[in-house]
Amino acid sequence: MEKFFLGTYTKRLSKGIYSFDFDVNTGEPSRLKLVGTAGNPTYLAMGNNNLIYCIDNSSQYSLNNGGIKVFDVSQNPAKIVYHLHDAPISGAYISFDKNTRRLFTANYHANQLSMYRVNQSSCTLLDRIDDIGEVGPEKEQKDGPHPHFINLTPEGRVVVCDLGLDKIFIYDISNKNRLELKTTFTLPAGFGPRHIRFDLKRKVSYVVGELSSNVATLKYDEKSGIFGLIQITHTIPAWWNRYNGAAAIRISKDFKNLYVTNRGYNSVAVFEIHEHGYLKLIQNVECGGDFPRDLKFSLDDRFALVANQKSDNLSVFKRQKASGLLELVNNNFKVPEPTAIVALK
Ligand SMILES: O=C1O[C@H](COP(=O)(O)O)[C@@H](O)[C@H](O)[C@H]1O
Repeated sequence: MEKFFLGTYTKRLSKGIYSFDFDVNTGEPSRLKLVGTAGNPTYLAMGNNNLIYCIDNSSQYSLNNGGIKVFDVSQNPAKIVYHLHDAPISGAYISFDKNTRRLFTANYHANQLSMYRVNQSSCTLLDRIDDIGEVGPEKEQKDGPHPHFINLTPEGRVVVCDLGLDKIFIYDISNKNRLELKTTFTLPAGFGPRHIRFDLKRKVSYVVGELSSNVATLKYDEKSGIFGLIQITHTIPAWWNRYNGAAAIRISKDFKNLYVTNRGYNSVAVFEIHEHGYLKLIQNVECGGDFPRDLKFSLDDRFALVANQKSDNLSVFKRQKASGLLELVNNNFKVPEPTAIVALK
C-alpha cells in the first residue's frame, strides 16, 4: 500500500488536505481522509520527518498574502505543528529542499518569490531569508509577471517559471542567502511557462506552456545556468479550438516518457523521449474526468494517478513499462476539488 496526499481548492466541497491509500497490486485507491483544514491549499510540499508544507489561501489574510501550514502526517490524526500567518504567498507554488531545509514559495498573483530556512531540530519554524519581485496589483495573465513555479535545479540553483512574462529565471543562492539572478531565458510570446522538469539523463529540461498548450525541450548547461531551445511541440491536436490549459508535466523514472495533462481537452498527452530530448507524441488519452490538474506516478511507475479538479475524481492509469502508454483502469474514486498529488516516500 502506498500513501498519497492531495492539495485542493476549497471553493465547493473540500475542506483542505486529504490523504488516501493506493493498492499497488490492484490499482485501487481507498480510504480518503481529511488530514487538515486549510484555505485553497492548491500546492503541497513534502518535507523531512513526514511533514507536509501547504499554502493556506484563506480569506483571513490581507490582500495578496496567505499562510503556510505545516502538518505532521506521521500522527493519526495528522497534527498541525506550525502555522505561519500573513506570508507573501497567494496561489501557485510551494517547494521544499530536504538537503538544505529550504522552503520556496511563488506568489502568482502579486509577483513575489520567497525563500525560508526551516529550523533544523523541529523542521517547523520558518525563517524568511530572502524575497524578490515587486509585490503589486495583479495583472492579466499575459500582461504582467505571474511566477508559477519555484524549485531547485539539479545542481542546486533556483529556477522560476514566470507564466506572464514567458521567462525562465535562474538564481544563485549567495553565501548571504540572497537570491541573485544568474540567467534569463525567454520563450515565444504567449507560451505561458507553468512548470519545468529536468531530465538528468540527457541534461535537458522540459517546460509546459499553460497558455499555448505546448511543451518546450531546452538544453541546460549546469555550469553556466544557460538554456537553449531544442524543440517546441503541441500537447493537443491543432483542430481543438476551445479552451485548453496545459498543466502537469512529469517524466517517468526510466526517462523514457514525458506526460502532460490538458485541462479543457481533458487528456493526458504521452510522449516518447528521444535523443537530445526530442519528443514524439504517441498517445493523447482521455483523462477520465474534467480538468486534470495534476499527475503523479506510483513509486514503481506502474500506475499514473490523475487529479481531475472539476469532476472531483481521481483517475488511475496503468502504464505499460515498454512503451509508456496509459490505460485507464478506474476513475470512480471521489475526491473533492483536487489540484495536486504528493506521495509519502
Ligand atoms: O495552477 C494554476 O494556478 C494559477 C493561480 O491559481 P489561483 O487559484 O490562485 O487563482 C492559475 O491562474 C493557473 O491557471 C493555474 O495553472
